[in-house]
Amino acid sequence: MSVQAYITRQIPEEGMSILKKKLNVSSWCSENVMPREDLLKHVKGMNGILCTISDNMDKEVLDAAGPQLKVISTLSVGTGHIDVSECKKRGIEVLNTPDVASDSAAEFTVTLVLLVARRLLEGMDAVKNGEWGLWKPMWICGFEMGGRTLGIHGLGRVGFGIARRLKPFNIERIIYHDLYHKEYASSVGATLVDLPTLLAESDMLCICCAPTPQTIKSFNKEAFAKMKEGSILINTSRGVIVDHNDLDAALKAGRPMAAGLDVTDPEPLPIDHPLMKNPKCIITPHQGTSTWATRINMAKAAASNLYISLLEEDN
Ligand SMILES: O=C(O)[C@H](O)CO
Repeated sequence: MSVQAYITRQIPEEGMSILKKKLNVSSWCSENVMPREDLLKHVKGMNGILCTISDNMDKEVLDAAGPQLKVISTLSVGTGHIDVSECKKRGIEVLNTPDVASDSAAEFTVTLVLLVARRLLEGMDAVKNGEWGLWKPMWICGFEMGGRTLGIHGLGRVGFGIARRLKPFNIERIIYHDLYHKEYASSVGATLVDLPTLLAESDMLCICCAPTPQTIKSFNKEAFAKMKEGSILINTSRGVIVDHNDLDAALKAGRPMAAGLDVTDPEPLPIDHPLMKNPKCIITPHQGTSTWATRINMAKAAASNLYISLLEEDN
């Protein structure tokens, strides 16, 4: 039997070549998201689909594909774009790429922490806008990591990677809040705390937990009011965890002092959203895992997941 797979995006060749070995593969030949009507048309009759986080793999797509669909492999850690419970009901396997992106995501989060703490964007803007005069002792002063408390919301692979990387910056204390992962805490000397303590005691608070009913919009007006004075908030997980209107108001009120977001809700954040103009907020376009090495490894992992799963099915 010829096993059919559809790839919804142009991905690195290292991934494609795995798929081309034994599968009958077709793909959307662009890096841009597929128009919905094309997605619905092209998945018809496929045994496997390789998708990305910007393809909404809902019931309509599963129906359009048909009952022979056995696997959805996503080139991502997150699976929020896939109707996983519907897939389960239909016996469709959902596979992601959890291990290969953690280092680049952690490294990027550390970059944002330093960038926000040292007010880099304000400095760069001042240079470009001609506001750079002769040196002034108290101009654009930020804060150093030494002696500070790092708070991690979600000490999984990415949270652990952040803690491990920032620890040598003479961090005084690492605290974390996580209902599931406890396995990494001892190797970075992190102390488990409840959410109110995490909010009240973190100087740099990094959100790297998964979006769940408990965490979605949990960073809201009430949470911001509990944050430590002078603290910064970084979100590289998923935008839905933070209420962006509340964050804009909280930044204007001074608590947190500044924020760095690599993820927003929605993505992209509308250009006229007040956070876009808030000088206390740095927003990057979901580029936490965007390195060549990680992208190639993600493509290889997603392709192998699809390939192995479909060939097992076929034998
Ligand atoms: O889920 C993921 O893998 C990231 O958000 C995109 O790389």
